[in-house]
Amino acid sequence: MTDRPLRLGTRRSPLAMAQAEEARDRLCAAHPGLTVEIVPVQASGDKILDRPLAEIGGKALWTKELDVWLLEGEIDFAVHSAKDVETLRPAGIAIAAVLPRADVRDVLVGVDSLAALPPGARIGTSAPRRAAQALHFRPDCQIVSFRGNVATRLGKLEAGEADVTLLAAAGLERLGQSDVGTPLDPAVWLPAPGQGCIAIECRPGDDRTAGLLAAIDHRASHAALLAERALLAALGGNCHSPIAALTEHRDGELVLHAALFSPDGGERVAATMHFPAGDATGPAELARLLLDQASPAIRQHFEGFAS
Ligand SMILES: NCc1[nH]cc(CCC(=O)O)c1CC(=O)O
Repeated sequence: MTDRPLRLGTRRSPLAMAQAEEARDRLCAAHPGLTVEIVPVQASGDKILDRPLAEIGGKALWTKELDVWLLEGEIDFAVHSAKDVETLRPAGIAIAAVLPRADVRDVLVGVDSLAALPPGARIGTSAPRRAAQALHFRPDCQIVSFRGNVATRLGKLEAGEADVTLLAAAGLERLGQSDVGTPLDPAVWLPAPGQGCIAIECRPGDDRTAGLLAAIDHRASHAALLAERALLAALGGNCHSPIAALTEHRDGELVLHAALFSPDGGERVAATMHFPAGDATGPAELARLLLDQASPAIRQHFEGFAS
């Protein structure tokens, strides 16, 4: 191994930096003597905060600067929240490792349960999945757009811009704020595909980096993430598509739960499928099962419904 430090690219937000540090620490523990340099970038998704992400270009805005740096060799690998990484990646970039998945749940901040909200309450979120899922349970409530990083959103809640907000337990935990909010049971409220996973991407031809990253790959988390991403790919969903999904590990198999919603939450279809890890046909069959049951109000948000 040469002594050249590895360059790790990351967004600059406090959560992204915490995730980058976790990746660096794991990598350095696995390879004593290795030096990893953290290279932060201000992502477009962090600059434009007055409009919903889905309107301004979607998840690509979280990765596009780092994608260019990675493709040009400016960095050796990039660390991302897996749920922010688009399903289709540029040629020349691939997920090389996934860190052990953190708490997958969403937490409710501001009230202990959706049922406890007063009629007409304001729910602060800009995620189509969280909005649709909340309206499914509480059609009387209103959605208030709530962009920005975790601290910004908690600040908006504090300032009274909404009565309640929804955040990922994983993000709060990584920011040292796991005491905030009430976790929602995934049996009732599913998280986003990939939530809680940290995905590490490199250039597939870069054997040195890929080899070093292989040592910190968490196989079960990686298999779950691939299953959830295969489901998204088969659905042809985008960031406007209210979709929730979660993989469980049971008896050596993967159990993939998924739900699709109409944007107003009025309609919901859900299904579960069991299959062996690494089997891409399981998620594709689940996608078909969901779309077969879906009404036009749901189906128009997915492109994967070919027949
Ligand atoms: N959408 C932003 C984002 N991307 C990843 C996380 C949390 C960490 C994770 O899900 O792994 C968050 C914050 C949130 O949804 O509360």
